[in-house]
Amino acid sequence: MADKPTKGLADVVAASTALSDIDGKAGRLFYRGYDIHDLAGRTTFEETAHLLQRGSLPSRAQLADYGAELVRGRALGTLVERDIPEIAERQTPMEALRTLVSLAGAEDPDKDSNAPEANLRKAARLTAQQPILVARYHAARTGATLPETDPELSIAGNFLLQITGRRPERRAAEIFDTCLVLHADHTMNASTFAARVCAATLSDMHSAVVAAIGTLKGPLHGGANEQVMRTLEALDPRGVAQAVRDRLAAGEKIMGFGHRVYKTEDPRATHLRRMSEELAEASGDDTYYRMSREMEEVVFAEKRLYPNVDFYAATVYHYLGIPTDLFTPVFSVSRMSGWTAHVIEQHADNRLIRPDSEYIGERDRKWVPIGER
Ligand SMILES: CC(=O)SCCNC(=O)CCNC(=O)[C@H](O)C(C)(C)COP(=O)(O)OP(=O)(O)OC[C@H]1O[C@@H](n2cnc3c(N)ncnc32)[C@H](O)[C@@H]1OP(=O)(O)O
Ligand SMILES: O=C([O-])CC(=O)C(=O)O
Repeated sequence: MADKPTKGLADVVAASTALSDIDGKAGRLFYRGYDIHDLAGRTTFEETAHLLQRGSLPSRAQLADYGAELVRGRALGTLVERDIPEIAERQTPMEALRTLVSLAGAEDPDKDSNAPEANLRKAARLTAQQPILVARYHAARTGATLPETDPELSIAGNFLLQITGRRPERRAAEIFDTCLVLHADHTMNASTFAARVCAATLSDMHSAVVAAIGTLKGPLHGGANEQVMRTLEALDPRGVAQAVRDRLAAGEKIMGFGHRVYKTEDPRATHLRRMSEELAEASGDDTYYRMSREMEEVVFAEKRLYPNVDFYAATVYHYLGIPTDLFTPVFSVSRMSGWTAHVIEQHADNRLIRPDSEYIGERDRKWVPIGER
């Protein structure tokens, strides 16, 4: 008989990885050995994606080559181009991304190969295409003319340009770039685990990241950032503390709080809180930031829970002018770099992921013919 399962696989070590590491007690996060506090604000998202997918922080020459590959990789295939308008009409943003990335897989030039060089190329293309897919989806549903990408701007800057229709201020692009760095990878989170389970059957990278997108979408994972903003919008700024206490007393979860691994402050939340404050001040209306601080105090006082990465990401994206229903797609823009790196790592040293289960159903039942049931 199988052992008792650990509900939710808490504390179960399900894979070996050289990509990221968390110290949940100390509230520390590392990408390939670099402390997130050293990377945030100093390393671009493109450098971070190179670090995760190709193993090192790039030299200037390596970054120029990788950057050129990302620019070439933005081009979408004809199937995707053709179907964006209809998908934008019928599907919510995360559903649309799940569909569009799946379609992109059907016309990827390396679609039939899991070879290491093919996976590296696919990882760059998927990372380059994800922000374009979000922007194209948004333009299709709003009827806006999509601004051309600007060769002077980074992935972060071009994303803000294409979503808001305005060339971003330098500081706004820097802040958004830092957000992308902070969300890039996070050990065996649910969506990454889903990607690795899929990849471990020796399925292809696009299938694995489609599984990951579907998993990120849920409100207990990446979907929480959108729910945080919806909560802030629904609350009366003068009644935040009481409303949060009432929700907790009613047994509701407050989105953006709590974490499976961190038992102290999520180190990414430290940066996001600071950036939210900066943008709130610059916007001239810090209501949502002040409400967030109040929520944080009440949730801590009542439950001893800390904000996770999704909590202050919500107000940062809001102040940057990103529509609320694109917050989780933004998470996927960043996490694509990590998912693809995990697929590369899984394929490089693979074994089928197939855990056991504890049977809790009935036994020794007697079969009866259909007419006698
Ligand atoms: C990028 C990310 O995925 S970060 C996480 C994003 N998700 C959210 O913000 C959703 C809200 N948070 C949660 O649902 C959880 O804290 C999770 C899913 C993140 C972690 O879940 P788990 O490790 O399984 O913890 P679990 O849900 O069992 O919570 C443990 C206890 O804390 C309580 N709790 C946990 N999070 C919250 C919360 N946000 N609000 C209120 N209570 C909470 C639970 O009700 C539970 O209480 P109980 O023991 O009295 O039943
Ligand atoms: O690690 C987790 O469980 C969730 C998380 O914070 C992430 O994916 O960034």
